[in-house]
Amino acid sequence: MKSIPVPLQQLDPQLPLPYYAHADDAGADLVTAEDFTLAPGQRRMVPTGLAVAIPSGWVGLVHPRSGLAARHGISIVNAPGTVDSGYRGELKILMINTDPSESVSFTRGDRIAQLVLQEVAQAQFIPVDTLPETSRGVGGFGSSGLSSAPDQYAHQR
Ligand SMILES: O=c1ccn([C@H]2C[C@H](O)[C@@H](COP(=O)(O)OP(=O)(O)OP(=O)(O)O)O2)c(=O)[nH]1
Ligand SMILES: [Mg+2]
Repeated sequence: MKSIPVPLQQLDPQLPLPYYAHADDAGADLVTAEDFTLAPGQRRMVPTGLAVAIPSGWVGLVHPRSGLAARHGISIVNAPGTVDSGYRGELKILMINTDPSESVSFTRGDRIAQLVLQEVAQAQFIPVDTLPETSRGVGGFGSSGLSSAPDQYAHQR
């Protein structure tokens, strides 16, 4: 896998560095710098004790952890959060408890989200009168239906 250096400032040196649980994982786990409890429906801006310098041409995406989502309904309000390469502030995570009845508690050091690095390009927006034609056209928002997919090779027979 491609690997790039990311300068990182430990604002809270007792906390572990972001951590890839397995060799080929896309996301490095981020931990909470504080204890907190989320009541049903509650959201909270959670500090990570970290500041990073994402390289120019890359973005940091803050994704939820699926285990917390499956077990407790815990997610991230703005998932995936966008960490711009120019951002030098503390990485914060907008956690939310979507469970209708159970509160969920976290202890400082618990892994609450994961940071995925991706290469990005900026668009040069070019106003035009008409856009290039496609088979999809303006169809969207469920236009292709729900039932099993049509035979995608039918047109080749
Ligand atoms: O989950 C997140 C999302 C963003 N940020 C930081 C890094 C990012 O570069 C900055 C701004 O984020 P974004 O552009 O999503 O927020 P905005 O509401 O557009 O604020 P701004 O006007 O500062 O861009 O906040 C985080 O720490 N965590
Ligand atoms: Mg912004």
